[in-house]
Amino acid sequence: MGIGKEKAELLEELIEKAGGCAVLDGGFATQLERHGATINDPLWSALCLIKDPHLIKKVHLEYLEAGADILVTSSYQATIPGFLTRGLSIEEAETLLRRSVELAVEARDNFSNAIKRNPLHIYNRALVAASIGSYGAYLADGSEYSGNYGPDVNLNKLKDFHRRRLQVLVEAGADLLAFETIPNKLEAQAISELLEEENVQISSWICFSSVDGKNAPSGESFEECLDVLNKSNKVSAVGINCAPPHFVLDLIQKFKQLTGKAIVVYPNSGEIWDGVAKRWLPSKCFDDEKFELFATRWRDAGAKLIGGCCRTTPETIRAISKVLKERS
Ligand SMILES: C[S+](C)CC[C@H](N)C(=O)O
Ligand SMILES: N[C@@H](CCS)C(=O)O
Ligand SMILES: [Zn+2]
Repeated sequence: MGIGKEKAELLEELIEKAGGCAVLDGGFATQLERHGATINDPLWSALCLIKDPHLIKKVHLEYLEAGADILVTSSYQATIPGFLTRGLSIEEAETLLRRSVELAVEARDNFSNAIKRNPLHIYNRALVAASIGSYGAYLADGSEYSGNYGPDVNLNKLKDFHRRRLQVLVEAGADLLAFETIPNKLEAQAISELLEEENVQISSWICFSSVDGKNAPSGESFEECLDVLNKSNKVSAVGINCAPPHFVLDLIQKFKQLTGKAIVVYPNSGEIWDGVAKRWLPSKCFDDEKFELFATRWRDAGAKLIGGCCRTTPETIRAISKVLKERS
């Protein structure tokens, strides 16, 4: 795809500028809900692209102010088929996907003039990572935490599912692609083949969820899952998102043995998603102080990108940013 070659270097440059470990944002949908958005819907956080794009930009700005070096866009559960079921046309669906990138780019660009910058924090010019949720996220049945896509889903079906959205998000000007909550090896393979087929020139990270702290949700080992990604020079970073924080340290150590790629971790708060009731169930939960403590351990263990996922907030990111970036 026709993208400037230099964009491929942006992620590496940011990590270096951030002193070896850059800060991601936190739970995007979570912060929308804290502002009163109702997202109990098959489109989940992507509903706001239709209903309240201003709120999306506000949340991005809040994460920038908290110290995020990377914004993850509102496109996790935004898909063309998903929008079509709401009566939108293909053109309208693609416009919304592009808008998800534009809103983050606008927030990033406006932030340079913002008055709320904290003088104690070091701010880098943030990158915009276009979120690409797994097929399970689109299914909206919680299968991003099981990897159980049923017998009808094969490699080509997953590639076809991801292809057009990926093209639109790249063309919209994202700095990188963030594949999130991938639950099985088949989808990891589909993504890495697609990045090759589409000759994507921007960096990508591919993150898996985990429900046992050892394997991908499908039960396949991370060794198998990473094996397929290690062969791709289109994949810059691999890691874990939306799994409980207490799994992360062991998984960083495991990933270090399985890959030479940069490691990215952004766990949720420890609560567990009930895909049927569509709500978070209380579980072993971690507060922002705990994230502050964990973040240094994750960095020392070798993570190059650290943030939060669902049920974490700008306060969580402020705590992580403070400990990883505050001037001494
Ligand atoms: C990361 S999960 C909490 C997103 C929502 C899920 N795909 C669903 O629609 O139920
Ligand atoms: N980035 C996503 C969550 C992934 S689990 C969102 O909050 O919309
Ligand atoms: Zn999440």
